[in-house]
Amino acid sequence: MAIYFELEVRLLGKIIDGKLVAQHYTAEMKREVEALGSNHIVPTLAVIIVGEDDASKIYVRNKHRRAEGIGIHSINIRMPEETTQLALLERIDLLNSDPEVDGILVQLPLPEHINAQEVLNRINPDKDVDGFHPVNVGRLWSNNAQIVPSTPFGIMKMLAFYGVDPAGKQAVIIGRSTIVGRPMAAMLLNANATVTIAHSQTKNLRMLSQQADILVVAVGQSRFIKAEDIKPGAVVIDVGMNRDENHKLSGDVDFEAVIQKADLVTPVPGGVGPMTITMLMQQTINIAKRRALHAIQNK
Ligand SMILES: NC(=O)C1=CN([C@@H]2O[C@H](COP(=O)(O)OP(=O)(O)OC[C@H]3O[C@@H](n4cnc5c(N)ncnc54)[C@H](OP(=O)(O)O)[C@@H]3O)[C@@H](O)[C@H]2O)C=CC1
Ligand SMILES: Nc1nc(=O)c2c([nH]1)NC[C@@H]1CN(c3ccc(C(=O)N[C@@H](CCC(=O)O)C(=O)O)cc3)C=[N+]21
Repeated sequence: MAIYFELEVRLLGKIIDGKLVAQHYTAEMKREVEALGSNHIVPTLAVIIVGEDDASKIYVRNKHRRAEGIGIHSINIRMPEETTQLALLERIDLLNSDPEVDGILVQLPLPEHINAQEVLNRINPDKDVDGFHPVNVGRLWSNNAQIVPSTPFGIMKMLAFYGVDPAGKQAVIIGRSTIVGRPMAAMLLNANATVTIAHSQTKNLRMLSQQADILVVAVGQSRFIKAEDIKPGAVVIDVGMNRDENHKLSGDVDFEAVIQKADLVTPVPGGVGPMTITMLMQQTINIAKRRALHAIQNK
């Protein structure tokens, strides 16, 4: 009986604690911000929110709080739902030419009447803290990254923290969005994994997911991945953020069942989300560091 119990305990996977990894980076970032302060530079992040998306509001509030806690100056710019494309582009131009602003982020999704790609293209690539500008996308895919999307970047940091080296592993990513799936594929490829990207037209998805050593799920459907969909001992990363009728948050993975079979699983909340915000802050600081360097060089 005792032996059976021990076996059970050993087989149970571990939780990847996104908050813990975030804390580790936050302590380091506070030191970096202090060092910049002695050069009279306060890292500054500007966030533009168009309209009244509920999910965006929570996210923007979290970001603001985390930024201020680290010593990053956070500016929220709210624009009404009916803002025109031109007005939004002009607001971005102002931020592009403001020497005090390091990072610019336009909260997605944008209202229907706005062409999101044109808006993202307008952001100065050096200030594009989300890494969505084509220049930064191209840099990432040519393994010459400078600023990258925070969500997959945070996932790479969590993997490293828990000693998971993607090299030679089979990585399967479900979802091909610009903000998660695609950049995740590039980063895992850059880290020498063998990468498969699946989406809504993928056939035999279960057969693919069952082969994954690293499975990243970014679909947006509660309990999309169940225990039978994964390989024993897999590392499962749950990016999903789904809210039920009672506003309760859940991921895309059936966490309780999957952790019995996997080696490592991220929870929702407390997994990918906190690291997304952390990496956004890290990249704001990195841009400010380049500003400090330029200031010294131009003296
Ligand atoms: N925690 C965090 O930091 C973040 C969480 N999120 C969350 O992650 C989730 C995904 O976000 P995002 O990438 O922006 O979402 P999108 O809606 O842009 O993309 C979803 C992807 O899932 C694919 N998909 C949908 N249904 C299926 C299916 N039945 N089988 C296989 N693939 C399917 C879609 O395929 P197709 O392309 O063919 O339509 C698409 O590529 C959401 O829940 C979002 O809220 C997002 C960003 C950050
Ligand atoms: N330009 C742009 N860049 C983004 O990076 C971006 C975006 N737009 N639009 C929306 C998505 C979503 N996203 C989240 C980040 C953190 C949490 C987060 O902090 N989650 C916490 C808890 C949240 C809660 O309790 O509600 C957690 O998972 O533990 C959630 C969602 C970034 N996105």
